[in-house]
Amino acid sequence: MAIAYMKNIVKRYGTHLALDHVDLDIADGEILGLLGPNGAGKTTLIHSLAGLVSVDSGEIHVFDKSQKNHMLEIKHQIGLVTQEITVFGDLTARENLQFFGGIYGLKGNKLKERVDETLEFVGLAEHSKKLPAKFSGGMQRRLNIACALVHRPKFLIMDEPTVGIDPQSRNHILETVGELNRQGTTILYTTHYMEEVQAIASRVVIMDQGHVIAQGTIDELVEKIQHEEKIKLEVAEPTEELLERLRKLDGVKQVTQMGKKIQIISHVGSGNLDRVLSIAREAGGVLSISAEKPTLEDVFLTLTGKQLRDKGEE
Ligand SMILES: Nc1ncnc2c1ncn2[C@@H]1O[C@H](COP(=O)(O)OP(=O)(O)OP(=O)(O)O)[C@@H](O)[C@H]1O
Repeated sequence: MAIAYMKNIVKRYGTHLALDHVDLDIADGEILGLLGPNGAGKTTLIHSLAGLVSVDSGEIHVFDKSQKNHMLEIKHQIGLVTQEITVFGDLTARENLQFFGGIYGLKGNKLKERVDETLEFVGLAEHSKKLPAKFSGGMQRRLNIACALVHRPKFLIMDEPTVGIDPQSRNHILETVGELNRQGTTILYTTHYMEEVQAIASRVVIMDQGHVIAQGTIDELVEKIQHEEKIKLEVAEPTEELLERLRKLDGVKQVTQMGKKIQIISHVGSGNLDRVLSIAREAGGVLSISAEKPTLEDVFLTLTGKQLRDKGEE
């Protein structure tokens, strides 16, 4: 059953089409990973779903209700972790949670209970009296997540919650997301980090230029590009003659070289591994050879023509 869906959503900023007839289903109980290069439209999609951005046309349903007619009711059961950290620097961690809990109508003992539980859950109980300005980046992120959780939403939307934090805090956040999901929370998780999607998402949606261009489990997505085989070869002397012989093999689509490493992409079933090996042996000095299955990174690159992470980006 879908906990939320978008149908034929169009969103323009002036003449720029940020969401171009997007259809999306989010199943109850899943962790859906949302991937896309910069500017693909992920944040616009997330903000539309959370009711922060009004769309030009199309339908959005959340918890079986039309967003148009039940906006407030829906917002009460959604948690949104924004890309920017949105906590008050001059309130303590506890006061921040009290404030956000209050917005959702929690008060008295119930509010106190939820604040205590949530601080414990994100590992900030010992720091509840401190100001976020004194926190590390990772702790600020955890507080940001706590603010979105204090009202116990059924559906949590997270917009790149691990950008710019240390690996330990990142692991903590991923564990928190997993635990929330085991407790029954549906999660829409946007990230630039392929390995995070691989670690936690039950399904993946890839966006580019305002379109959903592929969706499915990681295995299903990888299957889409199984028409390619990748062979990695390392030789002592990668001569132009060797590269030319590899390029001329039947079924070879691409040969690339970086230093001693050569990558050969062939059509699936071309059986080129043996041929590559014998050509490389004739040339002498084979250091290593391996055939690899495509990864989610390869799927992304094949479908969007872009690397997920720009060079130099963290
Ligand atoms: N308020 C706005 N006004 C004008 N253009 C906007 C606005 N918000 C987003 N855009 C444009 O819409 C497109 C989609 O932006 P969006 O932020 O949704 O992409 P994104 O996939 O979240 O990118 P990133 O990974 O960089 O956050 C981009 O070209 C962006 O410049």
